Amino acid sequence: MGLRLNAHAKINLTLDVLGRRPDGYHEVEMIMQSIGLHDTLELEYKPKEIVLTVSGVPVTAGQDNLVLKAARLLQQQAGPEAGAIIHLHKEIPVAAGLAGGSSDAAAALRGLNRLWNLRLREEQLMKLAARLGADVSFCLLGGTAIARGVGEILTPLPPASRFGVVLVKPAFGVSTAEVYRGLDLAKLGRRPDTSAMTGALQKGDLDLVAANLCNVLESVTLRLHPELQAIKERLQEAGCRGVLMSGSGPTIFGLTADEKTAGEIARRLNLPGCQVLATGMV
Ligand SMILES: C[C@@](CO)(OP(=O)(O)O)[C@H](O)COP(=O)(O)OP(=O)(O)OC[C@H]1O[C@@H](n2ccc(N)nc2=O)[C@H](O)[C@@H]1O
Ligand SMILES: Nc1ncnc2c1ncn2[C@@H]1O[C@H](COP(=O)(O)OP(=O)(O)O)[C@@H](O)[C@H]1O
Repeated sequence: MGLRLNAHAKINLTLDVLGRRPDGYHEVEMIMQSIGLHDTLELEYKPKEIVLTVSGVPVTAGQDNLVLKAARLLQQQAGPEAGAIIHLHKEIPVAAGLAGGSSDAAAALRGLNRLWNLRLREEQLMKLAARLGADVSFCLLGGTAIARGVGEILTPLPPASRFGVVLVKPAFGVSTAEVYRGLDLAKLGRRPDTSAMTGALQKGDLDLVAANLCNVLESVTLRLHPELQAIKERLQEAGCRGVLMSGSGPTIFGLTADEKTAGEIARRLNLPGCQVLATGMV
C-alpha cells in the first residue's frame, strides 16, 4: 500500500538575525507559519532502490534533491533492504523563500518512517531534519511556531486564525546563502518584536499582526532586486492588510481576512512576469 503526503510551504511573519556563528550560519528568531500551498509526495515500497520522479514546477530529480537526501539519511537507519519509488509533484515555487525543498524533505522523513515501519519518535526525526537544512525542522512540525538557533529550536504556538495569503513570486529566484552574506549586522534597521507578534496572533487581530510584520532580510533582497518594492506597494493598494517578503525572498506575501478575499485580490492583480497565488494560513 502506498502513501500520499502533503508538503506545505511556509511564510515568515517575523525574521530577526541575532548574530553570525563561526560556521557562517546565523542565529535567528522568527515566527513561521504553514500555508495551504503544498507539494505532494507519493511513496511506494520497493526493495533496496530509491527512485525519484518529479512533475509540476521543474526541479532536479538528481542526488541533490532534498527528498533523496532525506531518504538516504533515513535509509541509514532502515538498512539497505529498504527502498522506495517516490513521486514528487511540485506546486511550490522554487528558490522562493517558501521552504518548498525543506518541506519535501520533512514529508519524505515522515512518510518513509511509516513506509519502512521504523517507528522513529518525533525527536529522532527532528534530529535528522536539522541535518538536512535549517528550515526542515519547522516543516516537520508545521502550524505556527517560533524558530530560534539556526531555525531548528522550535516553540510551537497555538494555531493562528486562518488569514488569507496572496503570494507574488517574481520570475527570478534568490540564493539564501547570498542574502545572509549580504546582511550587515551593524545596520539591521527596524527589528521584529516577537512577543508583540505572538500576542497579535493569539488575539487573532489582523491589523496588529500586519503592524508587526518585519523581516530584516528584506533590506538585502530589496537592494539586490529593487522591483520588489513596487510589488509590495501593489499588494497593499490591492487591499492586502499587511505585506512582507517571506524568508530570503523573493516571494512577497500579503495578508487578508480570509482565503476568499485573497483569491479575489489575486484575480484582480495584473503583475506581468510574476506568479500570483492565493492560499491561507493552516
Ligand atoms: C531564510 C530562511 C527563513 O526561514 O528561509 P528561506 O528563505 O530559505 O525559505 C531560512 O533561514 C533558511 O533556511 P534554509 O533554506 O533551510 O537554509 P539551509 O539550506 O540550511 O542553508 C542555506 C544557506 O543559508 C545560510 N543560512 C541559513 C540559515 C541560517 N540560520 N543562517 C544562514 O546563514 C547559510 O549560508 C546556508 O549555507
Ligand atoms: N525538492 C526540492 N524542491 C525545491 N528545491 C529543491 C528541492 N531539492 C533541492 N532543491 C534545491 O534547493 C534550492 C532551494 O529551494 P527551495 O526550498 O525551493 O527554496 P527556499 O529555501 O528559498 O525556500 C533550489 O535552488 C533547488 O535547487
